[in-house]
Amino acid sequence: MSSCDHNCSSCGQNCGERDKESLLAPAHPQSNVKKIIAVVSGKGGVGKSLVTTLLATQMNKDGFKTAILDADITGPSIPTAFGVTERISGNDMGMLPAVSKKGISMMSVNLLLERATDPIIWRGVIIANTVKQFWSDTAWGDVDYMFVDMPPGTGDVPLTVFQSLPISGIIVVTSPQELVSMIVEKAVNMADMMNIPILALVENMSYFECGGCGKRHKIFGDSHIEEIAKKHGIKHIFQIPINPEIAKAVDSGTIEDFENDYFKDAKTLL
Ligand SMILES: Nc1ncnc2c1ncn2[C@@H]1O[C@H](COP(=O)(O)OP(=O)(O)OP(=O)(O)O)[C@@H](O)[C@H]1O
Repeated sequence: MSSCDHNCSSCGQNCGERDKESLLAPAHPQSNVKKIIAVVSGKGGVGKSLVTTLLATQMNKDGFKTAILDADITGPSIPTAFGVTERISGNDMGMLPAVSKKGISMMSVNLLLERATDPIIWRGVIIANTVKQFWSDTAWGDVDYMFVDMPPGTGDVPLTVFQSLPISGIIVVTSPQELVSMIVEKAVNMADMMNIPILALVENMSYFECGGCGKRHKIFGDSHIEEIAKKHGIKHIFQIPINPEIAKAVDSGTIEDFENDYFKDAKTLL
């Protein structure tokens, strides 16, 4: 182990040097992932998966090797958004991620199921172990940015995932309605407790822009994103409108082709 730098988070060797206290799962020996960014929300259905796909698509377009680990085991929607239906292949060395049309690597429980409609009725500990396996047993190769679509909420499963993966930053997704509640603050506080920096706050379904007159309508009320960001010292905010074209692109598996500039500045802050 002459070249050991004692950084167990990025090393796949299960040697005696491994930090016994660490809950981090080892990386696969054929993985070299530079940055892992977790996409979280205080509750389900606010557009966490959508934000994950749009961020990954933007970074891939900007020339970075990009991957998505779909840790939302009970509601996996990443492969559908990219139109990826191939089953994951594997051998004694582990699993190989599926790859989207434009080159984004991905791992999702839906790519292992016989039928994508099969429900996942698993207890939390099994779900958390599955995510660990997606990290440790997948030969991810060289990746600049891996986005993790986290399980929704702030319970046991997201906590275990946070402790198992060497996550370097968090993006919190919310909706205008949610911002008035304490739910988003729970996600922010959880990140603080984990000592992982919050890179940005994303307000999804921020407004609807009328195609006819161009006027912006705040369907879910006024935004409070700036106040919340200020309160928690979060420097970057993004806003995504309600756009029926988004839903159409997700449903038809063509999110990579969806033209938008919502995250055009992401590369400067991730
Ligand atoms: N800004 C938007 N405009 C139009 N449709 C949207 C928008 N954001 C999300 N949707 C649609 O809303 C649905 C829910 O979004 P998504 O799956 O990203 O939420 P989620 O927070 O990941 O949910 P869960 O936590 O349950 O997995 C999807 O069908 C998605 O296409």
